[in-house]
Amino acid sequence: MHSISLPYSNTLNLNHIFSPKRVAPTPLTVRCVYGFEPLNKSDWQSSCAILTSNVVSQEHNDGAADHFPAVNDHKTAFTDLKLLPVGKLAVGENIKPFQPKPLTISDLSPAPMHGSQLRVAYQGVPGAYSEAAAGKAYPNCEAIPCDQFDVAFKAVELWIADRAVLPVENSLGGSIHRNYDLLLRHRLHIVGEVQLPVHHCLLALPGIRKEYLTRVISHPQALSQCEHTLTKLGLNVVREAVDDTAGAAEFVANNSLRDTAAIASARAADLYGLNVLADGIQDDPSNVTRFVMLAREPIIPRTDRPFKTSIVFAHDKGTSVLFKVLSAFAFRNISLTKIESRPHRNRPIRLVDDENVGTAKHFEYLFYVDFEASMADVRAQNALSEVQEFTSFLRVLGSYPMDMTPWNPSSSLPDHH
Ligand SMILES: O=C(O)C(=O)C[C@]1(C(=O)O)C=C[C@@H](O)C=C1
Repeated sequence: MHSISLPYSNTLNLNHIFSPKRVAPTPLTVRCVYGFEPLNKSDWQSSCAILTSNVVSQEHNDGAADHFPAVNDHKTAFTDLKLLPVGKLAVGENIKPFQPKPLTISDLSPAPMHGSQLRVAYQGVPGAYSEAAAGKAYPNCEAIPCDQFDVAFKAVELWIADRAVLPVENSLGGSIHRNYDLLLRHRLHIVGEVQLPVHHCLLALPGIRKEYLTRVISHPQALSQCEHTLTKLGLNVVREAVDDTAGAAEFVANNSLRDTAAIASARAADLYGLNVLADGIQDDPSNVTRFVMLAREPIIPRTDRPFKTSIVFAHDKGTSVLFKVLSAFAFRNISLTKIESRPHRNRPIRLVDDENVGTAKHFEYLFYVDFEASMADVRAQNALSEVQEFTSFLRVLGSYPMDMTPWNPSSSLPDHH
C-alpha cells in the first residue's frame, strides 16, 4: 500500500529554518513513492487525498489560512471532488462540516497561495546549499526541506509549496542527472535560475583534530568537489556519500561521532554545533552550483533582459539528428550554454538489422539543451519550429531570466545566512 506522510504537524516557520541553533524542521518525506513508474490511478488518488487532508489540518491548526487549496494542477489527477477530505474540522467549540471555498480570481494569481510568504521546497535539511539557493532565488521565502528531489517536485504539484529550487549542475562535479530525469517526468516549468558559489568546510565535533578522523561523509557532489583537497590535507579517510551536506553535519552531531567529519557549509556548523576544521576545501575557489526554480505555471517570456530557454528533445533515428538541431541555433547566432544527454528510458535501445552483418544495438538518448534567448524572441521561435521538424519529441522546459548577479565567489551565501 502506498502512502504519503507529512511528519511535521505545523506549517514550517521561517524563523525555525533561518535562525541558528533552533530545532530544525523535519524534511518532507514521501514513503513508498513510485520508483520509475507512476502509481496506479487509485493509489495515486488516495495518496493525494491523504496528503491534502494533512495540508488542510495543518492550516487549520495554525489558524492562519482561511482558504483551502481546493484546486490542484489539472495534470496531477486531482480533479475528483469526492477526494476532498470528508472529515470534520474543529472550529472553537463547534464541530463544523468542512466546506471547501469556491475559487476566487486571487487564487489563480502566481503569487503565494498561503499567506504572504512564498513557500519554496528544496532537497536537504536546514544548512544545505539548496536552502541557501532558495533564499537567494526568493529572499524572505519560507524554505521547506524535503528528503528527496522527487518530494520537492511533488510538493509544488500538490500545492504544498509554491516553488521548488533544485540543483542541476556544478562547475566541478557536473550535472545532477537525477533532476534532469525528474524534469521530464514531472510537469513543472523552469521559471528562473540561480548560481550559488559553494564554499565547503570540513566539520567535526568540538575538540576533534584531523588526526583522529577515519571517515568523511557528505553529499556525493560535495565529496567530488573536494576530492583533491582532502588528499592534500593528508586525510587518509574513507569517503562516504549521504543525502545532503547539512544532513551529514547533523548526523555527525546527533551521533557524537568522534572519528567522522562532514563536508558542509559554515552555516551547517553553526546549526549543528560543529567546529570548522578546514575552510574553503573545494578544489576550485570559484566552485558554483546552478539551481533552477520550478513552478506549476510558466512565466511570460520577455526580451527586455537576458533570458535563457531550456528544451529537451529526442528523435527516432537517434544521434544523427543532433547536428541538424544544433545548426538551427548556430544559423541564428543563438549561443548554447549547456547540452546534456540522458538515456531514453521509454525506448533505451534501437535495433538496426543488417542481413549480412547482424544487428547493431544503438543506445537512445534524450538531449537537454539550454540556449541564450527568450521564447519571446522571434529567432528562438524560428529555431524551435525548425527543431520540431527534425525531432520526434520536443518540450520547452522553460524560458526564464538568466542569473546576472555580479561575480563574487568569496561570498558564498546570501546575507541572511
Ligand atoms: O547537499 C547540499 O547541501 C545540497 O544542497 C545539494 C548539492 C548538490 O546536489 O549538488 C548542492 C550544492 C553543492 O553542489 C553540493 C550539494
